[in-house]
Amino acid sequence: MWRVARSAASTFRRTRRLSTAISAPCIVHKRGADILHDPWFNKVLVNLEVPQFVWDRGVVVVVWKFNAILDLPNTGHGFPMTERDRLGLRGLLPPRVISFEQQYDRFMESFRSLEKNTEGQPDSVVSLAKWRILNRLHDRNETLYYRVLIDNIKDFAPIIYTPTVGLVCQNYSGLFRRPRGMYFSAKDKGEMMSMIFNWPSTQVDMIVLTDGSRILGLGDLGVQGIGIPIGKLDMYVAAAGINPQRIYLCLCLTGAPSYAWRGTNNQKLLEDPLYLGLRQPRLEGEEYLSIVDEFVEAVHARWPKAVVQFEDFQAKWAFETLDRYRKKFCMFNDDIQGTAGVALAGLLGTVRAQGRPLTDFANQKIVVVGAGSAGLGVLKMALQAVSRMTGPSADPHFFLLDKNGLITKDRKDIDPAALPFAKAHHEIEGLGLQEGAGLAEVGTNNCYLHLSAFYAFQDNKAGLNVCQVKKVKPHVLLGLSGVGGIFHEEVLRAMKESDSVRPAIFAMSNPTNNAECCPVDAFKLAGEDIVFASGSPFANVDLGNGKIGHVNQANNMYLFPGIGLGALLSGARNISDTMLEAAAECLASYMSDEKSIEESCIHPLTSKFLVLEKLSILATADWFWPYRISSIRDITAEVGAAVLRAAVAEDLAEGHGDVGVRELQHMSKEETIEHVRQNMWYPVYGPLVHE
Ligand SMILES: NC(=O)C1=CN([C@@H]2O[C@H](COP(=O)(O)OP(=O)(O)OC[C@H]3O[C@@H](n4cnc5c(N)ncnc54)[C@H](O)[C@@H]3O)[C@@H](O)[C@H]2O)C=CC1
Ligand SMILES: CC(=O)C(=O)O
Ligand SMILES: [Mg+2]
Repeated sequence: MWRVARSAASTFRRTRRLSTAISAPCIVHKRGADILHDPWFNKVLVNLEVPQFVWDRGVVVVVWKFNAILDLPNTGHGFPMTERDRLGLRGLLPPRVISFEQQYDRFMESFRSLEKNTEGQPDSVVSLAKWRILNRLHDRNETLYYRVLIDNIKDFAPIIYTPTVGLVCQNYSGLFRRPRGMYFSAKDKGEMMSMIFNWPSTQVDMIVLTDGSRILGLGDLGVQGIGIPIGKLDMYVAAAGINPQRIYLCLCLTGAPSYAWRGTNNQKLLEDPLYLGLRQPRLEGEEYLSIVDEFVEAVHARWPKAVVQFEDFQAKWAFETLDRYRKKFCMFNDDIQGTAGVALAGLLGTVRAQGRPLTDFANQKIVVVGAGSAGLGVLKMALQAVSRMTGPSADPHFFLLDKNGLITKDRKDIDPAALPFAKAHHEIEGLGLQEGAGLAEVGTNNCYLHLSAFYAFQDNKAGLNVCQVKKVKPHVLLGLSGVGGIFHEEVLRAMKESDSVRPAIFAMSNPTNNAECCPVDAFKLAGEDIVFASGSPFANVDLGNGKIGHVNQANNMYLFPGIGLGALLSGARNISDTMLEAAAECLASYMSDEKSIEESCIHPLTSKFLVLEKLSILATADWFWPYRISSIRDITAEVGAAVLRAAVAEDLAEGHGDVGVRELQHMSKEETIEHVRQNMWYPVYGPLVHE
């Protein structure tokens, strides 16, 4: 409908009340009641309902009651009378017209009432209730849904994205009301090329694909993993302004959740009578790949210019599929590549926060706990950064652990992706370390429906061998293990002995219960001067004496929307390392206008990464990482422009829509950022015209 692009998030907010005055018409091919039932075109605010809860042995039972308690009118109808005549709607709605702004305010009022009514309920119950009310709006009126999401992204991101989305996935079969996305299973082999045409949109720009095999840190959730692409695509709309009519999400499911992988908890899922997936083992080997091949080819046959984001695949398939498709199609793996850029930006920010020159990054001792898709992706990009600073003979001080402890060259059957980070004997003997140091007798790390698992590992004796932290004295301890509480008391206390006066602790695993530690403990046990970041949002910590322990969010949501949007608008044939580096570098040097950082910058930009010298001004405890979710559209515009320009420079761009590659080549940096902004979709009601 309202395909109007605006210049910046701040402008979006300022002009909210004026927006209907400048909206463009939208062609519809429906009339009458069909329009009311289509969330893309509907302008009715549906019944606002208040949930009542029962928390029954770990399962939330939500009973919905009509809104009489809220004392709000039941519905609001945004169709003006002329439009009702034009579209055969007259008489199908009560006579009063309620404006978009009034509907917006009503929804927000009902949301705030929900918050008030649920005070004192368990967090998970309240979060699910919030998700439910948003989801109901999403099901019925996408324009209003995306508008409230964009305008309230700080409050709503934790609901539609991590951590609540994890809880939603765990309970998805029970929460399922209406289909969203497409599902491909082993049963669809040979049919995908025709199935893809069942999708209603003729144009698709962005696709998020998962096989459900590693959902956040929750393990294999099978078909219930669909909640993740839904959340990621909502972030694409909110952060990158991808038009929701041109997104497509799917779950290429190749069998039931595997219960051989990560413990046995998912036996529960398989025995759940509501489970909506296939009850047959996951496919393996060539059989698995042939299904994904067929899907990827079908998608590109119908939408050759769509960008495909692979999400939450278990590590072996994450790496394999990335290698297999990245040169052939415009695709990337968010967990490997998106996470890396965000972590690198945080690591570089930490160097500044430690009051050291940026080139000191090469000397940082970084312990990474978790050698899966995310951990290895981070180290690969960190190695590239060190090599750019010190040359090809770079010898970074990285220590990598997986569930079997420290990875060394003595490791049998070492994962080839981990080999470049495996320590040689001579590198660690002086520290008294050896292969498998820190080997932990870890139990399952799958917290399926187990909401109190946060400190499970405190009781689990080891997890991470504290000796390593004591011996290495790292500057940075970074967790991407998926294991909640693995940075337990002793580990955090040992970080006090770090060689840095301001050590960094990044507990990046999601969702909240799977974070390696929580910020309260980190500040309490490792010291008030630490730099802290987590993958899921946590509140800042009141340290007393007027001091605040600042919690940064290190989540790939700051990067993937810009990677996807930049790749799309450039019309890139594929997504190269250079484009990804440009994204990471842009994020690392992103400055917030609010802080007037740009004006304070005095250093010449002598090398690509030295642009980050600007960050020296940020070297304070609470401002080393200048990202705020409320500026996510601004960040995405800059990241998107950096990716686009890198694609053009590398001759990978083919242009998008009516903007050809020549035009892209002639855009300055500022013009490119403006071009990206202008292409961000923004939700307002526009006139519907029947064709
Ligand atoms: N903050 C962010 O933006 C992102 C966070 N993540 C989170 O990172 C976590 C891991 O994701 P992936 O790497 O894709 O998973 P993965 O399953 O590929 O890797 C997990 C790694 O952790 C290791 N591990 C398990 N238990 C351990 C223990 N007790 N001690 C040391 N290592 C242990 C495993 O051996 C494996 O190497 C998940 O919780 C995910 O939500 C992933 C991507 C982005
Ligand atoms: C953030 C994300 O992509 C993950 O936790 O898997
Ligand atoms: Mg992910």
